[in-house]
Amino acid sequence: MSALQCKPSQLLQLAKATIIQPMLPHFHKGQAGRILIIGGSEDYTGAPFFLGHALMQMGCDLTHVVCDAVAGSTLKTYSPDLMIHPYLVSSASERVKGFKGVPKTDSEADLVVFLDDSPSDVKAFIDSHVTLRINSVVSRSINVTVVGPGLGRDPLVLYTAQKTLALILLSGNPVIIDADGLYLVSLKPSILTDALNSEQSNSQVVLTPNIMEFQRLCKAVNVSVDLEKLSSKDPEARDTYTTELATLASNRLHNVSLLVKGYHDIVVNGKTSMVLDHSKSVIPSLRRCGGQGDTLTGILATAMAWAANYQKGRLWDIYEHSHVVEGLIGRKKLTKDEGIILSCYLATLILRKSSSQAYAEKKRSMLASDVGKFIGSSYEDLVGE
Ligand SMILES: NC(=O)C1=CN([C@@H]2O[C@H](COP(=O)(O)OP(=O)(O)OC[C@H]3O[C@@H](n4cnc5c(N)ncnc54)[C@H](O)[C@@H]3O)[C@@H](O)[C@H]2O)[C@@H](O)CC1
Ligand SMILES: Nc1ncnc2c1ncn2[C@@H]1O[C@H](COP(=O)(O)OP(=O)(O)OP(=O)(O)O)[C@@H](O)[C@H]1O
Repeated sequence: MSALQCKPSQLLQLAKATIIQPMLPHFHKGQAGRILIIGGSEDYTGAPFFLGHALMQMGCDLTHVVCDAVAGSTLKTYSPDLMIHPYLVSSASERVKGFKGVPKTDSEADLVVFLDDSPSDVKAFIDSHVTLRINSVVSRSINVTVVGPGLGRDPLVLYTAQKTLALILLSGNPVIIDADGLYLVSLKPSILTDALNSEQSNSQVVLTPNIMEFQRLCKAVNVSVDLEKLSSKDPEARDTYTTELATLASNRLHNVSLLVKGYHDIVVNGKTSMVLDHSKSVIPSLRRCGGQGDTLTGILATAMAWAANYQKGRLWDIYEHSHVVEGLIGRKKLTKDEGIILSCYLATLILRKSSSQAYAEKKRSMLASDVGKFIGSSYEDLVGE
């Protein structure tokens, strides 16, 4: 039996007995998560902040943010809890004035050409002044990387993200791709497929598209979308159709996992899928303010860091509750894919509960920053200490 066949109440029990990392007296800083965010630009500083704060509030120990120089100074004033590395250089920077061949328009075709075949002076500059600095952060025992929130769509930044993503995928560590990271993958899906086809890579990749990003992604991998069916008012019909599309898209992207956000979030992983309907346990929030997706990605990143530690089995006795696990799935240990699906289940449940609690207090004035404040209490209500 697979974790996918468990009832919702059993899934929480399964998560507690497996991927939820205990807090033990002998642990040292970093063991509950060392997460890297690549995102934050002149235009968007909220996204990496919501994400970074959410993952720390979920229990991660250390968060590094690699962002644009301008975003860096702003982010440092928001929060001393995040480690900010303002290494990304955009084409607006004085440092790259005079570089030829950097697209100056929003044309996606020009951007793809630039990503495929960047001029040699651009390549040399990024390699020696930017990628090298980012690699020094990547090499600090990072256990999950999130690429995209607030990254923006500047050609030099996307080129740098492309190079960094390829490196991280080869390292075998879990990666979440969100927001502008999804835009990058939609422009050039081979970024993912090339790296994941390589024998060196066994990275677990989760894409977290909102409905617009999902449509863009489907188009990029030649999955045709019937918009009427995708936005059907009948939840069951919509869930079935979204699952069908997401499965096709996942298959064309080397079976990466997709967490498609919407009225019900849907997780798909190769051939398996699950509709994450929390409506029976959580009163839904009716607020759709920006930043809730970033908050969800943060919670998910920490859950995935713990799931990766669970798979390695070195930090705590992962078989302590194996009788519970065996009773639920007939085996003592989850597979890697089950760990990812369970992480998505847990993250969406905690996000929905946090939004619900924030909404109960603030109603129409609820903001993403209010949601973040309820992550701790939601976690405690659902999981315990
Ligand atoms: N405070 C901040 O700094 C925030 C920054 N954000 C960043 O803003 C950038 C652009 O993100 P967008 O989501 O706007 O970009 P998209 O280009 O994906 O969205 C394009 C359009 O789709 C609309 N849209 C989004 N979700 C939709 C839905 N569920 N149904 C119907 N229409 C929908 C948006 O309102 C927008 O007009 C990203 O870097 C993102 O991370 C967002 O994360 C929100 C918060
Ligand atoms: N119609 C809906 N009903 C209930 N919850 C929803 C609905 N649409 C989205 N959500 C939830 O809100 C959260 C944010 O989803 P959204 O689609 O706004 O993501 P996003 O655009 O990536 O967010 P962000 O503004 O952070 O970039 C997710 O947890 C999602 O499940």
